[in-house]
Amino acid sequence: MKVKADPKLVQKGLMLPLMEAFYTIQGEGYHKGTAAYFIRVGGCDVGCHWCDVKESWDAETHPPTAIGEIVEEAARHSDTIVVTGGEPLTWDMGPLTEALKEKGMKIHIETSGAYPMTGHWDWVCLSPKKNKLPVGDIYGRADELKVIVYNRHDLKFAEEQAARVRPGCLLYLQPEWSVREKVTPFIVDYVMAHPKWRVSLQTHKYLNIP
Ligand SMILES: C[S@@+](CC[C@H](N)C(=O)[O-])C[C@H]1O[C@@H](n2cnc3c(N)ncnc32)[C@H](O)[C@@H]1O
Ligand SMILES: Nc1nc2[nH]cc(C(=O)O)c2c(=O)[nH]1
Ligand code: SF4
Ligand SMILES: [Mg+2]
Repeated sequence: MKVKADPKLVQKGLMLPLMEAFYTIQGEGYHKGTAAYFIRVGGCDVGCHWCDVKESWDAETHPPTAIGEIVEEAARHSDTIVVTGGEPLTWDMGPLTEALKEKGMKIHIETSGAYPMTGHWDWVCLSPKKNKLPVGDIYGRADELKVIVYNRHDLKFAEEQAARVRPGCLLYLQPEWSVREKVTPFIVDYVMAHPKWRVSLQTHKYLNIP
């Protein structure tokens, strides 16, 4: 049954501005290479100049969608779900993640941490951004820290962010796609010199998949 769009339902996280949802291979970080269903929620005001999904930013351009509909479709594809965006923590992730949990799914999030953490997560990928730093206790809840490297200064930022996560949180440096040829060599050198870090590549882009 289609549920009528209502701003109050969006506020409560019962409907979400859904940009797209697709079954693919997780391209990045610890789970790269494994199949997962991605739910991309619209809305982000962090403003990374190199963001590869700027079309996600304006929530108004993405239809408010009932979480029941989102979950029903997800369940047809995979038992591993990646919630991304836009910035998913713009919205209350409680209802969506509860509904996914009821179906017994493993739920991962890709987030900048710029807004307080809501929802129940089996895996938290924190990708902090200088222009809107993570808030609250998300550093203590991240399973992986994934810092995007656009220039050398980002390595310093990466170390500052690594000092804030819990021991055991995996540490990744990921080349910003448009400058990958320039930055990958110095990321490689950096990881060899500082082996607590790992390299993460956007492998889906090399595989030509979503
Ligand atoms: C599009 S964001 C959406 C989730 C959330 N807003 C965030 O930034 O974590 C998903 C992931 O892609 C990364 N990303 C975005 N644009 C990128 C680019 N041009 N090159 C490399 N990684 C990028 C983000 O840092 C984040 O880890
Ligand atoms: N295949 C694939 N893996 C991804 N990992 C994180 C992504 C994201 O945009 O959040 C992403 C994405 O857009 N596609
Ligand atoms: S926080 Fe994420 S979605 Fe928002 S602009 Fe940055 S990379 Fe893009
Ligand atoms: Mg992506």
